[in-house]
Amino acid sequence: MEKRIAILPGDGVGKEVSRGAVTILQAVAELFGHKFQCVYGEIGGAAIDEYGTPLPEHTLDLCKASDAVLLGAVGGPKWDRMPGHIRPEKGLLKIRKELGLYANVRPVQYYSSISGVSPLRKEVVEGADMVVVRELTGGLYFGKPSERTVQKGEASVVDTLFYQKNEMERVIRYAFELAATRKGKVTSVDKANVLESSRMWRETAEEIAKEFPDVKLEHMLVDNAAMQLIKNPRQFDVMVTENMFGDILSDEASVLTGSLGMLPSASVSVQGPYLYEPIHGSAPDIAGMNAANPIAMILSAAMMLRMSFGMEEEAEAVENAVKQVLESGSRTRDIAVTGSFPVTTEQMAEEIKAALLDNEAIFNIMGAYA
Ligand SMILES: NC(=O)C1=CN([C@@H]2O[C@H](COP(=O)(O)OP(=O)(O)OC[C@H]3O[C@@H](n4cnc5c(N)ncnc54)[C@H](O)[C@@H]3O)[C@@H](O)[C@H]2O)C=CC1
Ligand SMILES: CC(C)CC(=O)C(=O)O
Ligand SMILES: [Mg+2]
Repeated sequence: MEKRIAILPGDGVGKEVSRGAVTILQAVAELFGHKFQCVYGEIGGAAIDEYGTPLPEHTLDLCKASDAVLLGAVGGPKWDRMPGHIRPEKGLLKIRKELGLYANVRPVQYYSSISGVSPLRKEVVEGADMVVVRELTGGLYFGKPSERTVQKGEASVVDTLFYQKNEMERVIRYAFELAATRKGKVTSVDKANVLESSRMWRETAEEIAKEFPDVKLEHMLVDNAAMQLIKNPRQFDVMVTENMFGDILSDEASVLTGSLGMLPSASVSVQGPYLYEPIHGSAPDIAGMNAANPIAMILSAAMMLRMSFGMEEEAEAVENAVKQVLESGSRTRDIAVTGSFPVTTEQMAEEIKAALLDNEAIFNIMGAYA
C-alpha cells in the first residue's frame, strides 16, 4: 500500500528526531511490504531563512496533497526577536489552523523500565496511563485582537481568548469517544471560577456527556489539575481542555514518564491529513549535539501508522521495539541514570530499528512453524 507522508523537520532537534522517525518508517516499509513516499517541506525558522515566511504556500500544498504529516519542531533563539507575525511558531499555528487540526491527542504512558528517571516516586507514577486531549485551533493562541497599543498614554497589550461553541463541542466529543474506548472517564479542565469562556466550556462538557451515558465526567479547575497530575496521576483517563491549558499541562504530564522526549502526539481533523509531532520543542540547548531523544517522534510515527493508515500491527511493532530497547537499558541523555553512558539520537533510532527487524524476523519464523 503506497502512502505519501509530508515530512517537515523544522528547526533544532526537530531535524535530528525526524531522521530517526524516517529510519523507523523505512524499516516498517521493508518489513511489511509497504511503500512510504516521504516528501520534505520547510516550516518554522528554516522556512523563514529560505523563503521569508514560516509557512510557505508550497509547504501547505505539499501537506494537503499527502496522506499524513510528520513534523519535528520549530523555533529557536535565532528567530526570537522577529516580529510576531513571522516567528517560527506562527508557522506551526497556521498549519494547525489551515489543516483544521482541532484536537491534539497526547498520550502519557508510564514505562516501568525508566520509572527511576521521573523525579516522582515510583509508587506515584506506576501504572499512570492517560491522554491529554487539547483543543488546538482556538483560544488565546488565535484570538484577535492580539496586539500592543497605547491606552491613556500607557503602553498596553491585549491577547484574546475566543471560542465558538461548536469548537468546544467537537473536541469534547472527541475526548468522550476516546474515553469510551479506554477507562471511561473524562476530566474536563477549566478555570470556570474566573473565566466566562470556561463556564461555557463546562456547560458544553455537561451537554456532550449526555450522549455518553457510560462515560463518567468530572470537572477540575486548572490550578488544581496541575497539582493533581503530580500528586495522583493514576486518577486520570482522558483529560480534555482548551489550547493553552492543554499545552502547559501536557508538558507537565511528561514528568510522569521522566522526559519531554518521550511524549508523542496526533492532531486530528474532520477531513484531510492528520499531523503527528512530538510534544516537545526544538530544544536549542541540545540542538546539533546528536543528544535528543527520538522516542517521542518515533512514537508519533507509530500513531500515524495506526490512526492515518489503519496499520495496527505495524504501530504495535514499533511501540514494542521502543519498549524492548528501553528494557535493554539503552538511554539517551535525558533518560539516562547517573553513571550510565548515554546513546546518541542516531544510535537510539538504530537500536529501535534493529529491535523491530529482530522481533519481526522471530515472529515470522514462529509463524512459519505455527
Ligand atoms: N511543537 C513545537 O514545535 C514547539 C516549539 N517550541 C519552541 O522550541 C523552542 C525551545 O522551547 P523550550 O521552552 O526550550 O522547550 P523545548 O520543548 O524545546 O525544551 C524544553 C527542555 O526539554 C528538553 N527536551 C526537549 N525535547 C527533548 C528531546 N527530544 N530529548 C531530550 N530533551 C528534550 C530540552 O533540552 C529542554 O531542556 C522555542 O523556540 C519554542 O517556541 C516549544 C514547544 C513546542
Ligand atoms: C510552539 C507553540 C505554538 C505550541 C506548543 O508549545 C505546543 O504545541 O506544544
Ligand atoms: Mg508546548
